[in-house]
Amino acid sequence: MHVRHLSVADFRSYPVAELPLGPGVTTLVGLNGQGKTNLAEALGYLSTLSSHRVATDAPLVRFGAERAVVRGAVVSRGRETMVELEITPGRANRARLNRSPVRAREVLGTLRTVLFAPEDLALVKGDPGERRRFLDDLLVARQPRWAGVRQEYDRIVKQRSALLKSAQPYLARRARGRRPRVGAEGLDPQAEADSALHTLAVWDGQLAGVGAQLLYARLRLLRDLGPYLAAAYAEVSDGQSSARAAYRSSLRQESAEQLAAGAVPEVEELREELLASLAAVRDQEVERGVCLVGPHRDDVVLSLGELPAKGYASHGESWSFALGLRLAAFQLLRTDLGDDPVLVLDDVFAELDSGRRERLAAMVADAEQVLVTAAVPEDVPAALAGRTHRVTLGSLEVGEALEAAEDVTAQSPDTAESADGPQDVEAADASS
Ligand SMILES: Nc1ncnc2c1ncn2[C@@H]1O[C@H](COP(=O)(O)OP(=O)(O)OP(=O)(O)O)[C@@H](O)[C@H]1O
Repeated sequence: MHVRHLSVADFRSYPVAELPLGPGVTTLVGLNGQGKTNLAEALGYLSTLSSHRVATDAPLVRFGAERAVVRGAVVSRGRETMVELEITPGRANRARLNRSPVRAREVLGTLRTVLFAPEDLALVKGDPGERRRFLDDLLVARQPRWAGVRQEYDRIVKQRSALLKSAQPYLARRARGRRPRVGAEGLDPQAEADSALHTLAVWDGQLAGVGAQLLYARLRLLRDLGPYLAAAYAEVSDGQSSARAAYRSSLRQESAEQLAAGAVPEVEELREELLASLAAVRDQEVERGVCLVGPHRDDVVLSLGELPAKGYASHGESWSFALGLRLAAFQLLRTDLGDDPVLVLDDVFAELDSGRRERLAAMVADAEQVLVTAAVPEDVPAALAGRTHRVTLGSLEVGEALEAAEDVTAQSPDTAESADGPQDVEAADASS
């Protein structure tokens, strides 16, 4: 698939910007802080409904504006779909597909991207949450229905944690064999503790049910990803070491070898294990008032040769490992869907030595569409020569090689149509 045109309005530093795109490589060049990543981020947002840089929507909206609009014309298997998102901080996104309003989640799957950016170093060096998010985002890119399962699981964990916290004074004293204190509101402490335990059992069932599905999906995904990861890392690093990923859950640790052998347990088995683990940690959970077991506590253990990557790998190795994970995701989606996701390489070449740059360029040169951002054009390997657009202070100077793409834009009424979105191209100044 590829994006034929990207428009943004009041997104980050851009009052408006129109970016004609097409199959092949497009490079955005410009000095630091000019707005290159902002455009890469907009593309990623259209695909995942989230930013690779921030957890909330507020920074995405241009300072002083109320909402941002991002719109993309996506071509997949010869069919074009117009995807449009209106981002208003604190409110649910409004979405349109081919101009018809839809729920934002229905947009997922229309545009698939694999975005590699400096923030990805956290995949190797950061907290487990970074690696969980990597897996879950990839699950959703593979099959959008996992967005719903993930959301449901988060809701269950949140409610169960709130219950543990609120019932903690009653339950913890009872667990220690003492009589619960009379509540400040004069509530009967025994009745409160009984009721909390009853409700907790209901949440246990829900957590185990939905958690087992998520766990099963993650284990299968990691099993499928393993060979691509090993191959991608070997290629990027010129065979210096073998990269592997194993799943560490609060229930069990699946080694890369077990995963490769296809030993993913069935959902029902995982559900029963989760229920048993919840029962085993009940006293600890009650004591601490937090939810201690489930996929939200899990991690992916990355290793290079015999050593764990985290804490041992060099900066360059960590960087290459993160790149290997993204390239593996690209290959997995390509094979699964029979349609290339759009590959976004945001500011990545400056970090790689010349050998790794050239090998990366060779690996991605046949992708249907690649968007590259770079502060220094010379950092981009010659094998990725394509169209170049210059980005200056929140505005976009469309490169000369784009005449063909501009012709397509002129034929399409979609990109000119806008209620409150973008209208014009190049010369929008951030200060206007
Ligand atoms: N919500 C916002 N409103 C206005 N300006 C913003 C907003 N968010 C970010 N910016 C501005 O956007 C600019 C950063 O843009 P971006 O991250 O795309 O830069 P870049 O060209 O990729 O730079 P680098 O080469 O350093 O990575 C900064 O000047 C920042 O102040």
